[in-house]
Amino acid sequence: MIKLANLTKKYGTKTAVDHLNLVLTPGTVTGFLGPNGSGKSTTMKMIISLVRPTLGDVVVDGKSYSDLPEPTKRVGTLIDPSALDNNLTAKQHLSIIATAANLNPRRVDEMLQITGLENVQNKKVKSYSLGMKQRLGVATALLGNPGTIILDEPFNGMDVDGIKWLRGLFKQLAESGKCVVVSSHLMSEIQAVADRVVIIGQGKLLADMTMDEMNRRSLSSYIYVEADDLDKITSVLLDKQASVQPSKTGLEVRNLDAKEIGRLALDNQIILHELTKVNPSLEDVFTEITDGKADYVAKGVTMHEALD
Ligand SMILES: Nc1ncnc2c1ncn2[C@@H]1O[C@H](COP(=O)(O)OP(=O)(O)OP(=O)(O)O)[C@@H](O)[C@H]1O
Repeated sequence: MIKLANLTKKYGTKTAVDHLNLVLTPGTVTGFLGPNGSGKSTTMKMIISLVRPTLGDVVVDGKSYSDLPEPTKRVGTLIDPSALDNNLTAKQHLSIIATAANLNPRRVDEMLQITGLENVQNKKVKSYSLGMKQRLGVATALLGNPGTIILDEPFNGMDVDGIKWLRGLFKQLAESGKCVVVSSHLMSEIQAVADRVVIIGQGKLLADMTMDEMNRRSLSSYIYVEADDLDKITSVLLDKQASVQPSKTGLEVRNLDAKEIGRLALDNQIILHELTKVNPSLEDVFTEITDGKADYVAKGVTMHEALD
């Protein structure tokens, strides 16, 4: 089990991770989601003491990672596949780690088999595609048979078969009682595999819910209303026991259908500008939660303007 308490990292004036409190539990695949630059990698690096927190603590199985006697047997990580030594083969890479961590050498062959790298085990990493490097990263993470596996964007560069295989592997690992944490900036990569979704934006925790709760949110359709007098229509709708929430430049209305809302607007001489039924997808829910929380947003400049 991993506990993050008030975990904070500042780079100069930039706060990459901002007072994060989380408990990552065994037997669960946790999807760690957030837009680019939201602090996912920095958080993962702080868990394994690659980055020192400015404030707060990380506790791994009751200890700081750097105080664990055999860390590779506790936490396996895939953080940056480009950090692999290009001049080593997959077999050499895994064997070096197995020897250094005093692991049974049999694990090397088992991991090559599990990750589908058996046939290329004697080829140098420099000849590998990104997907093959990711597979070697996964093999490395699993080498010590750790209780916790942390993978930063493991789906990057994976083809469809690779993605399917990874999802199956994560499920199996969680079913065998392991704590699996997988980061991604795409909801679509996580939705088929995560039991729990943690969403961060600009280093702050924005949401922490089960995948079932996230799915329920996406199934909850509503009517989006824009009108000339939002205050007036809000009070009319509330009188009819509707649930009303401000959204963008209008309102999200639940418990009343579009026909009833239209009729109420007419009766109260309110002009409607929009009346739309919305069935949000999981991606929509993710976008709504992270709206305005991305560090890197295209400013609406067209490619044509940029090239002028
Ligand atoms: N070594 C560093 N020095 C200065 N700033 C950094 C450093 N590492 C990360 N940052 C900044 O901290 C913020 C969080 O970065 P981080 O890589 O943790 O985000 P991320 O969610 O993993 O992003 P991505 O999905 O793009 O990989 C970003 O604004 C990034 O520019």
